[in-house]
Amino acid sequence: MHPTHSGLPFLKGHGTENDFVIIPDPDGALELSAAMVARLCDRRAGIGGDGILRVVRSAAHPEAAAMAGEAEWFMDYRNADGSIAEMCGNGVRVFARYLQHAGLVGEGDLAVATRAGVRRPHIAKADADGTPGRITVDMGRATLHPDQVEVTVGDRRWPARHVNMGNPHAVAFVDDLRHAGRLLDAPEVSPASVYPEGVNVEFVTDRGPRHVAMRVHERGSGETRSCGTGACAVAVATARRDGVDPAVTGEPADYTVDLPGGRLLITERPDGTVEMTGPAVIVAEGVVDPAWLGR
Ligand SMILES: N[C@@H](CCC[C@H](N)C(=O)O)C(=O)O
Repeated sequence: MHPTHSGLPFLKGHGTENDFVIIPDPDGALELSAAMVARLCDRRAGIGGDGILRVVRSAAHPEAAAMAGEAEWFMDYRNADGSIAEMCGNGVRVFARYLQHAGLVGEGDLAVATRAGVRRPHIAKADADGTPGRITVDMGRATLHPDQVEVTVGDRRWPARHVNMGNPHAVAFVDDLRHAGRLLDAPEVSPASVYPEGVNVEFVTDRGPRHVAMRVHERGSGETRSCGTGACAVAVATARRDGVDPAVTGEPADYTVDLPGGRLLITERPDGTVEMTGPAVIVAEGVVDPAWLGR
């Protein structure tokens, strides 16, 4: 990492309390090591966050240069432990909000390059009282795999659906979210060979018609207050469990997903793509002390 002598500028933001340290790095000049990501995300000794959103011009990043014609900005997402993930649903809304906050985009449609491909947020108009408009994102296609997966926590085990939203998920339906326990450790998912890159695990319970609640243990971050890709995976797995398939009916399926940190609205369209709507908030801006960075 080569911050300026005056420190490293950052912002802090969240989407349904899935919180991120945002690092503007338009020219892709920073070398952001896994160790530095983990230090920045440390809630006691660092800034604190479930992950990092590095904001880089697509043209300036080797993983995104091919998308530069479609999406000017690349979301370089890192989990709190420093690992790299393909996509972050709450993160992409917060990323869009940052671009708007920085005056780099306005309300309306935009495109963001991610490791899972281009994602398309739409920033709604602010309310009359100035509350920033919600952000709807075209999250691309959900892939439901036929694998038989099982999730175990302590002496409880559940069958789970393997869903890919650009990143991997195991969705388990439970009678009571408390049955997932404290989630201090990653739940066991078997067979492990289904997820060679690790997995995000969602626990889901019904709240009403097309309305569920979930908790999530995220790969690389632990239990978080929300996961956007997880909510999309949950909505699609719940629809199939309910016998609902928009590709068959030709009708979009809307699901409300409650998470500890807030509510996300998910629509699966007949073409198999998934849309997610939720809030995104910039909380603070600051500069990381260059002396701390150098230590
Ligand atoms: N919180 C995110 C997902 C972040 C990445 C995930 N932990 C992974 O490793 O795949 C979301 O809102 O989607």
